[in-house]
Amino acid sequence: MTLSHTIASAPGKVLLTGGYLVLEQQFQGLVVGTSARFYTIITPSDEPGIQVRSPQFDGGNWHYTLTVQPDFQLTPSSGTSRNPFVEASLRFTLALVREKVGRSAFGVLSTDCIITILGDNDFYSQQAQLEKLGLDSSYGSLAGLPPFADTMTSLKDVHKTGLGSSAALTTSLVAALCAHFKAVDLDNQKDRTLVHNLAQFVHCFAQGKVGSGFDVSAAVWGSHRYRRFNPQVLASIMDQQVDGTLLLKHLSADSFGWDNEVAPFKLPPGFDLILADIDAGSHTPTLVGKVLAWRKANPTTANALWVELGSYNSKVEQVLRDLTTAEQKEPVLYKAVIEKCSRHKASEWASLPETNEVISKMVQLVHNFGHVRRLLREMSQLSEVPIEPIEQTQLLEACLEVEGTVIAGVPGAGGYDAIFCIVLSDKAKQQVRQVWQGWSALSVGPLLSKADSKGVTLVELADVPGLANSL
Ligand SMILES: Nc1ncnc2c1ncn2[C@@H]1O[C@H](COP(=O)(O)OP(=O)(O)O)[C@@H](O)[C@H]1O
Ligand SMILES: C[C@@](O)(CCOP(=O)(O)OP(=O)(O)O)CC(=O)O
Repeated sequence: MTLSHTIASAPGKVLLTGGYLVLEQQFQGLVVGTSARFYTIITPSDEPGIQVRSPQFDGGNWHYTLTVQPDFQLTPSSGTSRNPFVEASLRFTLALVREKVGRSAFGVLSTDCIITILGDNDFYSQQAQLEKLGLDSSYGSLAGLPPFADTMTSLKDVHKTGLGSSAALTTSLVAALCAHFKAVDLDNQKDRTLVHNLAQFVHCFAQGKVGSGFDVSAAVWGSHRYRRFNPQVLASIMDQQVDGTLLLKHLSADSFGWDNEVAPFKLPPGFDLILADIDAGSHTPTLVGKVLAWRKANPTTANALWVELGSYNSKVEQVLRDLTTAEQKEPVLYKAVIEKCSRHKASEWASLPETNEVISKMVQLVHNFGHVRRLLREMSQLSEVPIEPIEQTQLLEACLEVEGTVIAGVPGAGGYDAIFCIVLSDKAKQQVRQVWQGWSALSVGPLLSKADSKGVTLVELADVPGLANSL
């Protein structure tokens, strides 16, 4: 018998602009999908129950029993640890599938299966692997690691790199289950929206709160400009006992109340995103809690700051869109400008002898992003939260000293966690990575990820190197 696998894959994310602001519906965030992705593989099995494996982790095994009659119930086997994201994905997706496809859904296809979850190496620190192999933490060493490497630790203790593992995992698992039981066609816009709404619900339920949801949105739609949904849309169904009927009613594409916005977005041609993980570990929820508490206590100052930052975030987005349009209209000029700018520091572009519309857009981009960073530092100082702490400022400035670096910043909530740079040439990429490698004030580890605008998809086993070997 040939085993037919169903495999869904969803990307990680980098929030370029909109940290904190994106929590409110009034503001938007610019989020870019990463080439690092999660994969969920469903394989039918002769063994009873649903066995879930995460082979990259110690203790990455969970087992569930599903009963459909008389009541629909998912029961985790006793004696094993719990995984809230896996459990909520299974419970609510299977309930919704049964409602949507009809009661026969699990008659035709048995729910006895093995589910394998794999996350690209970039989602987790590879320090232990590299040390074991006697390698440094350079880009080259990382690139030489086998795909889906064993992290040699547990999910509880692993150091995450901030690409959004739980959102990519939840989205790939929800989509794989929906596709396996023929409840959705991911090429159909309404079905994709259902997968989005369901993944948002599952993710919020598992994390115990309704967040902004930009990470799940990126896992489903890939890169875009994000405006959040009204949190009320989920509040009324955040209940362990919610049944399939209610879930389908609230989560289908036509259901009332979903007012989130997704506007397609891509970095302009020739712009390459590179990322580094900083091994200092700030805790995002703590940063967010403190910033929001300060905002509440100082509404007038905070509102003015939020509005100004929102307006500069929009300016950054608009210039990036203008540059994409310029490339379509005048590809030769555009290419020449990118080439020219890649040979100079961004701070020198304003005084280049040539003047044309593309150069002036590049200069505006540098100016506007510089202002975004100034406002984030102001937010840092006022709220006494290290959003772009001085150590990060120094590192970002050093990256901007490299010829061909356009933008350097802290993604998402900021902190000591991570930085991103956008560069115009391979040479700039290598030089920025050299800056990182030689940076002694912080431990800066490169990631392999690039920007990739593709959202959740179904894939074949043979399409992804390393997937078949990990089963
Ligand atoms: N490879 C994986 N397999 C199973 N569960 C995972 C995996 N990666 C992440 N998770 C789930 O996501 C949780 C981490 O979520 P969270 O702390 O919100 O991190 P992040 O910011 O990366 O989303 C883990 O505790 C686990 O429940
Ligand atoms: C502050 C925020 O707006 C952005 C946080 O973005 P990060 O990308 O830093 O998030 P984590 O994946 O939780 O580390 C909070 C939010 O929108 O949820």
